[in-house]
Amino acid sequence: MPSKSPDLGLAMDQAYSHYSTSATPLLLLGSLVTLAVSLLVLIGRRTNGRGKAQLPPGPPALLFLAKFLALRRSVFDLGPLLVDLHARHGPVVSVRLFRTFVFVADRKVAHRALVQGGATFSDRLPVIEPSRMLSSGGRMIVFSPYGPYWRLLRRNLAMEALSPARVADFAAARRWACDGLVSSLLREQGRQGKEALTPTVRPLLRRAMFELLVFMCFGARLGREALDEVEVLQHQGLLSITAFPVFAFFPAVTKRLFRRRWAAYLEVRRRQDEVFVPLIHAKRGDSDPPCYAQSLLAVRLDDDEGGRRLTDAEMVSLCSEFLSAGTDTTVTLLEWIMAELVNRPDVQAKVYQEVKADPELNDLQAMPYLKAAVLEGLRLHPPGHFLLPHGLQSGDAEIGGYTVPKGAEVNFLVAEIGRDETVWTAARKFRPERFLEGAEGHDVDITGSREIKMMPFGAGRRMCPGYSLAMHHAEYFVARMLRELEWRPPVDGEELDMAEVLDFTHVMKHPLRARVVPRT
Ligand code: HEM
Repeated sequence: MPSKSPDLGLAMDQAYSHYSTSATPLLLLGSLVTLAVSLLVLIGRRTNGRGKAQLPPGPPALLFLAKFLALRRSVFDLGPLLVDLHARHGPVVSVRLFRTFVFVADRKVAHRALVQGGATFSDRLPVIEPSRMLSSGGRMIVFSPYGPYWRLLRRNLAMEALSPARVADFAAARRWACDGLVSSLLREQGRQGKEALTPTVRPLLRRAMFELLVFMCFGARLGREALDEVEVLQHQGLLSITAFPVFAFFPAVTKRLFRRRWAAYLEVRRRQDEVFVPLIHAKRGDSDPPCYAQSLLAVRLDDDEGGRRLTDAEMVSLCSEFLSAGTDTTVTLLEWIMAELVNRPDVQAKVYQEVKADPELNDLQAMPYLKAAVLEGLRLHPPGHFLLPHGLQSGDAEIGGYTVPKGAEVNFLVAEIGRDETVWTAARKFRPERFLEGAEGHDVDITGSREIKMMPFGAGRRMCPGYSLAMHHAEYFVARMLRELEWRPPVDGEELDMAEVLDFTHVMKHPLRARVVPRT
């Protein structure tokens, strides 16, 4: 693992240990929330009593809240609880807390809502702390309401940083990133002795992907220490999203109750500004491909914002979004794929045969097994088990025959949809063959425009704009790791444990370790 920046690491550790050992603030907070929720539930019951439109079914709020508080995690970590609710109540369920939360577990309902429903479910709700502060008041694409700012910045990202032409411009950078990855895998293994395990693969994957994205973002290669620090900063920012959202409730009070935790978040932002602003404004060589920061410097906002340029704070947030969105997701996917390939040496051998036939990796499109392995990784192990919450801002709407009230938050069970036994044979098994010609998954529409069979990147207007870059990175990295190395389990004949756990994404609970053997 890259070492943490000492001061910041200490600050965060202190903040978290304070959080977990000091029961008083939590009890206080719990009481406040319970009181507020009880009132809201009472008010809500009366509204229903007057015969208003029918909400999706769901459990009593207090029961749900008790379980939620017991877990002390974010809504992202409610997978098992929700699977249980869907089994009881059907494909669309709702929970009424301080707002209505709706969860959809059915692919057809998801398609109607996200794709056929146009912009109805394309909004986000106002962003809460600390994401609000870390995103300069919600000025990242991901948090922006459906409107002109979101449209402009999303188009800029797609055209200026993620277009096929731009992705082609960065071929040399992908090569050096993978050269570095392969040598670090071999170096680490060498350090442990020939027959020993390699150290965990994830930090090495993350470093390679992160360095590549930093280069795509700022057009600069940072030194090791700077990369270490920025990587830690980014990860801490991300974890704040999935941590228990204490600052969502009475922020003026909770910022005081959890002041060390709040101070640690402020420190993350302060260091991001300090490090990113010079990188954004740095002079760049003519020979380097245009980077994302350069495109942000050229953006002019719409007339309703006075046609102004982006502020430094906005650009820092957008660069931070670019690095976070593209790193952890793709690294998580790669770790799962490589682990599955360790468990399935037959599939590994088939992908290797394709790669061997085109060692320069000129045409990844002509490698059906490689593409199938990546798609199967995305189906079975989507890095996010949910989408980012969609908000309903403009008015009530219909979903699966129920009414969703204005102000509700709607989400979709991505992992469950990809593992639906009515669509996929032996859905919980890693079988890339299902994506080959003539099989059930051949020609699957990963964007979900025609129909949804899996939705690792979402669907509709808020769908991940980075999906083609992510797929290309995944294919290229897998191809390179197999071209140079054979991947074997730590102990011959033993299967790896594929249990999941939530980090920011759903990662391997027991991080991948494997013996990598150079191909002769
Ligand atoms: C395997 C890799 C990736 C996965 C699984 C993934 C998945 C997702 C998902 C599920 C969403 C939410 C969609 C929704 O709310 O409906 C999303 C949003 C987003 N992703 Fe990705 N993503 C990946 C890689 C990337 C990359 C490489 C970038 C850019 C460098 C990126 C940029 C974004 C942005 C900016 C959004 C917000 C879109 C919006 O709100 O309009 N992602 N991604």
